[in-house]
Amino acid sequence: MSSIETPRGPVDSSRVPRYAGPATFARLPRLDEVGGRTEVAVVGVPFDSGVSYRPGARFGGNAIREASRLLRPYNPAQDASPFALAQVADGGDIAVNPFNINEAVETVEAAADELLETGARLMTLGGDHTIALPLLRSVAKKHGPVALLHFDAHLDTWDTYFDAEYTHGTPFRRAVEEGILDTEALSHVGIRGPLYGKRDLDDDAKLGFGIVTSADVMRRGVDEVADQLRQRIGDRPLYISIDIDCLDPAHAPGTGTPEAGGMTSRELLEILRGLASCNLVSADVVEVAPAYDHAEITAVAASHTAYELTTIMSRQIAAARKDSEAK
Ligand SMILES: N=C(N)NCCCC(=O)O
Ligand SMILES: [Zn+2]
Ligand SMILES: [Zn+2]
Repeated sequence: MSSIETPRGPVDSSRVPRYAGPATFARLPRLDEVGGRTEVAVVGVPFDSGVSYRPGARFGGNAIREASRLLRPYNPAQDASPFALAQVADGGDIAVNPFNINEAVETVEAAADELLETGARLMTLGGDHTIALPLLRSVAKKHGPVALLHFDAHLDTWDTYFDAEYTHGTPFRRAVEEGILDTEALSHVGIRGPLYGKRDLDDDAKLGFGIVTSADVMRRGVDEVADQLRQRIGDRPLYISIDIDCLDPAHAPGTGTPEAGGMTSRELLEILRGLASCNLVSADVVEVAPAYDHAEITAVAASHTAYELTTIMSRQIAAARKDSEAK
């Protein structure tokens, strides 16, 4: 997008009630309303055939969109108006086959390829954690192996379930095996809860991951954790994958594999804000299962999480544009 074009922003909630009309993320225009080109594409991934426990994350994207109606255009925590700094648009949902996981994984990868090729960064909403693998494949095709910051109660580096390789508990082992992650810069944040055995941790460490547990976040505080993560990431292209179950079930009851003792939504948002200088190329917010939600607690947390992530992307897009204009 050239710098003279002004991004088309959200519907003005002082003129059209925010509860009126179909929900796009943050009431932003649809991709087709901005000529099919955008700098940040927000896309839903209605897929949950990879889950090991409660299903329902296929409905996560639309629940997040509904909860995002109350987002406002200025983000004081990052002193930025994300939708004025860059074009952000809602690209709708990727139509994935619920009956064939292998095909679904291919479809997500192809759809992500198409969007990334236009130069957009991707912010995906919903789905189970299986989808992180095809999204990472696509991002790695463009940027090479990327740094990964993974917020989750779970490691998701297990090998197989029922002999299946593509599940929501296995995407990051597959990604390391495929060489699409920069193994110098892999971190999990929010880890807690029972494992199958100590070996899970040994295997995870061998793959290259560092772990910040939810108790570490509580003891060390968000600023120190964000500093440490920033140092590990450096200026590498970064993918952030957020499993909403990184939050405590009190902050995110609407999810498929809840674990007690998690982070607060305030902690998650603050850590993300501490990463605003990182080169965030794409991100996902997964595992939002609205059937178990109450009062949109989970969907609201997820919508604010996606808002912080899109703010980071928009700020960087605007800064890069300014740099290139100065040259
Ligand atoms: N990715 C999520 N949410 N959960 C993985 C849990 C895998 C298990 O059932 O052990
Ligand atoms: Zn999880
Ligand atoms: Zn997960």
